[in-house]
Order: sequence, then C-alpha cells, then structure tokens
Amino acid sequence: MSTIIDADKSEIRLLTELNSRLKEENELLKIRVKELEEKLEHNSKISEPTKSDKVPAKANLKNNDLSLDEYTRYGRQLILPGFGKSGQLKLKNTSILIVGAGGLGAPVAIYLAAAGVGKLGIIDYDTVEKSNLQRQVIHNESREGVSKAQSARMTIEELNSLCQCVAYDILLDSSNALEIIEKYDIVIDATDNVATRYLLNDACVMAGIPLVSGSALRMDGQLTIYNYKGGPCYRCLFPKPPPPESVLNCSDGGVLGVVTGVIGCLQALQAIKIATDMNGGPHNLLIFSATSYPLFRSMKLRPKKEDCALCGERPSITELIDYVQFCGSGALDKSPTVNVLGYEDRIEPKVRKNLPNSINIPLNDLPNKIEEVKKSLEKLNTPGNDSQHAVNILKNVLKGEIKDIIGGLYKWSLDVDQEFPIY
Ligand SMILES: Nc1ncnc2c1ncn2[C@@H]1O[C@H](COP(=O)(O)OP(=O)(O)OP(=O)(O)O)[C@@H](O)[C@H]1O
Ligand SMILES: [Zn+2]
Repeated sequence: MSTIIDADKSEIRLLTELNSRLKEENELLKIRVKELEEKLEHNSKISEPTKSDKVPAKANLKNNDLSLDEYTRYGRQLILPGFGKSGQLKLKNTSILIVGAGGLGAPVAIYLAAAGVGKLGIIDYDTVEKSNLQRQVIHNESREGVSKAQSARMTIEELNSLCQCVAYDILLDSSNALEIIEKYDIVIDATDNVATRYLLNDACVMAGIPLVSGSALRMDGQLTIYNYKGGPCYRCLFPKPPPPESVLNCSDGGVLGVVTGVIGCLQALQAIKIATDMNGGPHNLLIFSATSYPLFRSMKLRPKKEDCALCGERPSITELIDYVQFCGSGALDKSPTVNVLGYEDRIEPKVRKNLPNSINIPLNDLPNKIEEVKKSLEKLNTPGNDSQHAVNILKNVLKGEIKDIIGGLYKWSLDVDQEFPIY
C-alpha cells in the first residue's frame, strides 16, 4: 500500500515539475514573440516610403494585417531590414498583371505569387507545347494542350493559395487592353512581339501604370521600366517600330531557358521594388549577356521626350491604335505561308530525305543565288524564320506565288514523312 502511495507521490512531483517547466517555456516564448514583434515594427519603420509618387493600390484588398500563417510563410523576408511587415502588407495589397505566360512570364508569376503579391492577372492566348517546357517552368508535361494562362493559374494556386490569380486566355489587343490593365497597379511585359510591346506601352501611359519590360533571345536579355517616376515611355526611346523582317523571336533564333529565367526573375524583383517603394535607382536599361564579362551592363536611359507622341506635352496619340498595322506584324502574324500538307498536295512523287522540287540555300547566300533560284526553284523551303526572310527577299525579285512552308522541315518530318531527319 505504502509503495503505491510513494509511486503516486513521485508521479505528482514529476507532473508538477513538468508543469512549472512548461510555464517557464511559455514565458520565454512570450518574450521571444514580443522581441520579434518589436523587430518587425522597427523594420517596418525603416521601410516607410520616402518618395512621394507611390503606386496607388488598386488590388482593393485593404488588408491591414498578416495572419499567423502569413507570418510563418513569409518569415524569411519579414525579417529583412527595409522590407518587414509594412513591405509584406504592401505586396499583399498590390495587383500585378503579367502579359505572356511564356519564358519570361513563368518565373515572374512564380516568384511574385511566392512572395505574397495579393492579386496576379495572367494573360496568354496560347496553349502549352512540349517545346515550351525547356524554359516555361510554370507549365509541365501533363498540361500539354492546356491554355497557358490556366496552366499558370493552376501552378500558382498550388504554390500559394493566398494569392488571388485571374487567368485570361485571350489575345491582348486594342479592344480589351485598357479595360483589363486599369484593374492592376503594375504591368509586366513578358511577351515576344513588337506590336504587343507598343500596345502595352500606350495602354500603361494612358492608365498611368508602370510597365516592367523584359526580353530574352539566344544568350542575351534586357530589362527596363517604362512610365515610372517621371521616366520615359517606350515611344520616347523608340518612336517608330523596327521593320518586321528585322525582328527575330525565340522560335527562330533560339533561347537558353536560364536566360529567360534571369530576366524574368529581375522583372519580378523590379515589380516587388515598385510595389514596396524600395529604392530602385535611376532609369536604366539593364543588358544581360551570358557570354560576356561582366554578365550585366547598365545603360542610362534617355529622359522622357517632351515631344513624345504619347507621353509628351502635346500628345497626338490619345487612344489605342491598330498595332498590327503600325508595326507591320502582330502577335499572331507570320509571312505568307503554306502548311506542309498543302505543299505535299502540290508535289509528287514523295522522295525521302529531300523535299521534292526544292533546294536548300542558307539565308546569307540567297541574294547571290537568285539566278540559280530562278532556274531551279519552283517552291522554296529553308528552316525557321530564315525562310520568312527568304520569302521577303524573293518577293522583290521574282514574280508569282512565293510562300513560306509553316514549320519547314521540322513540320514536314512530323506530318508528312516521319523518317525525314530533323535537326
Ligand atoms: N498580345 C498577346 N496577348 C496574349 N498573349 C501574348 C500576346 N503576345 C504574346 N503573348 C504570349 O507571350 C508569350 C511569350 O513567351 P515565349 O516567347 O517564351 O513563348 P512562345 O511564343 O511559346 O515561344 P515559341 O516561340 O518558342 O513557341 C507566349 O506564350 C505568347 O502566347
Ligand atoms: Zn513617351
């Protein structure tokens, strides 16, 4: 009997000890929480904006506090001096529109959602293809054929369900741009064509929204912010579009996936800096080249032009125009084309490994070989964008129907002759 009482007593003693230890730990935790709160408060004060032209919050989220879940999720950036709770709240109350869910748009969307931007809009008219996956890391194999905007939204929702993501699977053009853009605080240009670049620039100037513009091709990339803090717009620097035949895109020129990652991450960074009013430095053009040393160069941008047709003192462009006509090409445009099956219909018999009735001439040699082409070529086929340039050159010197075969030898190998070697 006494043994049982002794055992009970020692258990009570243990429990009492445990209880007091828990109380002590509880007190220590309270002190630690207080310390962290003070630190956050302090950091928030450091990051108070010093500049007057703040980006107006259009997210309409009106969140004044962070939940426990958000403290845990964003803890590593909350303790950053100059960012803190006030930076996090600004991100939470910011809406950002990403135009293009391709090589640039993918990292932009992932990093902005992960960082806690309150609302992300993602626009893309296209669907996911296997050749996108080498760099468009927001998509995956199971999403082939799915709308890029929807695929991006699915990834974002899995990554951060606190981020409100709106997917627009549409072609952004003059008829819809302003209406959509006006709902956002910041716009990211992650597209790949000149017409959309001018469209976004004009719409952002008209709506008074900063535009974070990026581009990447081959091993190189560029980053600029337009229409921000009194700086220039795209038209101040480039009043006229380049000739359409001088523009090369990734499907023709190629691009290393990491290069789009570098530029996309920098676009996300600039957007975060704008949203949180972090110091951003002067208006610069940042140039990245994977094959140069140093990898980055920064060039001061020319200032805003007083006589800019769009943002100047007496603007002549006061509404969105026809950008396909202005640029001579649009997001969907190519040279006059014929698809491989159409071409197959016109020739016979099929000859393996060589396209029948065709000769293959490198673009550089083409101007010197017009006579040869005249004699021997009925229809032309060279790969990629070169063939579109070739069509333009030939149209100037040859009469008759000159067309570019869509997809060239690669598409021929897919749709007509699976044994035709591709490269
Ligand atoms: N006006 C526009 N409206 C909506 N989406 C656009 C517009 N212009 C371009 N885009 C989208 O921007 C993205 C640009 O990304 P990127 O060049 O990496 O992709 P891509 O066109 O799939 O590449 P590839 O040329 O290799 O097929 C594309 O997904 C394209 O559909
Ligand atoms: Zn301008």
